[in-house]
Amino acid sequence: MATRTPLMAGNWKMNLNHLEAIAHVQKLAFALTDKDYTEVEVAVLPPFTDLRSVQTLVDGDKLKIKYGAQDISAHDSGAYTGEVSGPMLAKLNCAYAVVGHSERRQYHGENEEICNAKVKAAYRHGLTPILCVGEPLEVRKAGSHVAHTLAQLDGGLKDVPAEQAASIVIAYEPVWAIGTGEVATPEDAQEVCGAIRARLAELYDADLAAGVRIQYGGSVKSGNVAAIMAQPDVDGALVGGAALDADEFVKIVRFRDQ
Ligand SMILES: O=C[C@H](O)COP(=O)(O)O
Repeated sequence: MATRTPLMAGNWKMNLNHLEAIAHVQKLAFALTDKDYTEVEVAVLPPFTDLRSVQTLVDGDKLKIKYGAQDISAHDSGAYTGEVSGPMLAKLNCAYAVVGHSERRQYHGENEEICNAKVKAAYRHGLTPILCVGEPLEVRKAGSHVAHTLAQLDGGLKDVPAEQAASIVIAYEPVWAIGTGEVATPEDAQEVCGAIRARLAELYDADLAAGVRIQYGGSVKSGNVAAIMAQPDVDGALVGGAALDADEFVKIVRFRDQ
């Protein structure tokens, strides 16, 4: 069975300016030890305007914290006002690019085709996509949450070759649990994360599926992270609100101590 290093990623969303970002990453670096980094991969996903400051800090102090962007343009350059490209993110040594977060899907009309193009853009420039999938409340109530989520997975991975897909991170984020305080039960998370892994085995093969990290996201906190991480197909968390509090995020990283 493949060993999957858990990935705890803090998605700051539209919070923390570049000065606050520096203070926050310094706090994380001070609190996290080599042991934490060996057992868990830690990443922050700040707003674009913070990335240069985070890069300078991480490079200067040789921190093991990884960082990435919350979005990526499907295009590499050109007349796309407001967009930030893969080459720009790669130049900042970003490790990750979030693709298809439900807030992008909901507020910016990102559909499967766009998410698929963004996944490919990330791979073109050596970034690892964190592809977000998950159902809204009405879909959950109708009992179609697994089918809905797998359709998003299929769409995001369309024509992505196995050698690239092997490194992808999938974040299962039920929309009804994001920022609401309503966390999915560990069994809810496992049901869909297990189905995602099974679909990856169908789309590619069992070995590839066994190596892909699948995160859960949606109101993760230090008090609920251990139970969620105890599920066999959950390999980390994509943390929103609780990632803005450095002490709380460190506790989440140390989920084994909770
Ligand atoms: O990307 C993170 C998710 O949207 C979860 O956000 P949340 O932890 O504030 O519910």
